[in-house]
Amino acid sequence: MSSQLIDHVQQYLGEDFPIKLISQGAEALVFETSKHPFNPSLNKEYIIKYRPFKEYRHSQIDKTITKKRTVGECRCLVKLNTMDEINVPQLIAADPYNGFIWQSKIGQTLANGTFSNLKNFLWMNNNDENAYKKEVEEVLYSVGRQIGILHINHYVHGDLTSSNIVLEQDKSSNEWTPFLIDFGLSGYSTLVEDKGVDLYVLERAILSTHSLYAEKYNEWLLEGYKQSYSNQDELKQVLKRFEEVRLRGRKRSMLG
Ligand SMILES: Nc1ncnc2c1ncn2[C@@H]1O[C@H](COP(=O)(O)OP(=O)(O)OP(=O)(O)O)[C@@H](O)[C@H]1O
Repeated sequence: MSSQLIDHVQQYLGEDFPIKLISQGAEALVFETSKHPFNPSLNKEYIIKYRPFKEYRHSQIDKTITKKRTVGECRCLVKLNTMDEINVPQLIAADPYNGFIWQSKIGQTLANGTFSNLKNFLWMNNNDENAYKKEVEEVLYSVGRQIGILHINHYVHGDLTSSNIVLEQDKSSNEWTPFLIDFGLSGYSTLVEDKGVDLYVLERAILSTHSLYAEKYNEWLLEGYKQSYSNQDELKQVLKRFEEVRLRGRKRSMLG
């Protein structure tokens, strides 16, 4: 199935369009390419995200969902790119009717050879010697800040896992900057519930993949999140709801 989908993408783009599959997730196939869709003088590193037809969905419903998620992702990328201090990929082009979206490529290869998302970064430091070092604390703090700034602007991510946070290291200062990716389920929301759920999803993701140091990691994340808020009333409401979402989650897992 996957090779059929790759052939489909290759046909769509043209036989000599250079692409390399880098991920096949639940939703989409993601390719990297060094070719800009229209302007060869802008050739850099891009990713092409393709949401294929889902056999298990009614075809009309599938088209509607694919278009909605692709347009939604484009809208978020454009909007968030205009906001100070929010780091997201740049939208390059899109064909929502066919499920295609081009973005700038974010990230690099870590010292252990893996892709620089937060999950791999934490895995790389998953030992007593490294887990508590300043670099890890600073990364988690700045990730928390980044989520806080997103929420202050009333945007919620909708799928905030540690794979959807990508790190880039500045060559001279060695500082890591977090970028958020994968905005297919994101959108504008003023609801504390949506913000609390974002925080809960990330907390669970850290707990399930880095259980040994999760308590400290989540503490640093939350510290950065809190520091980003100047409106203390709003922060209190979000944190209260976060606690309620946690309790609901615990109850659910106790009942099975
Ligand atoms: N702009 C980007 N720059 C670099 N890598 C990216 C970018 N967008 C996506 N990727 C890579 O492709 C993977 C899958 O992308 P994305 O999460 O957007 O699709 P998805 O199908 O929703 O994935 P999943 O179902 O696994 O959540 C990411 O985890 C990341 O490794």
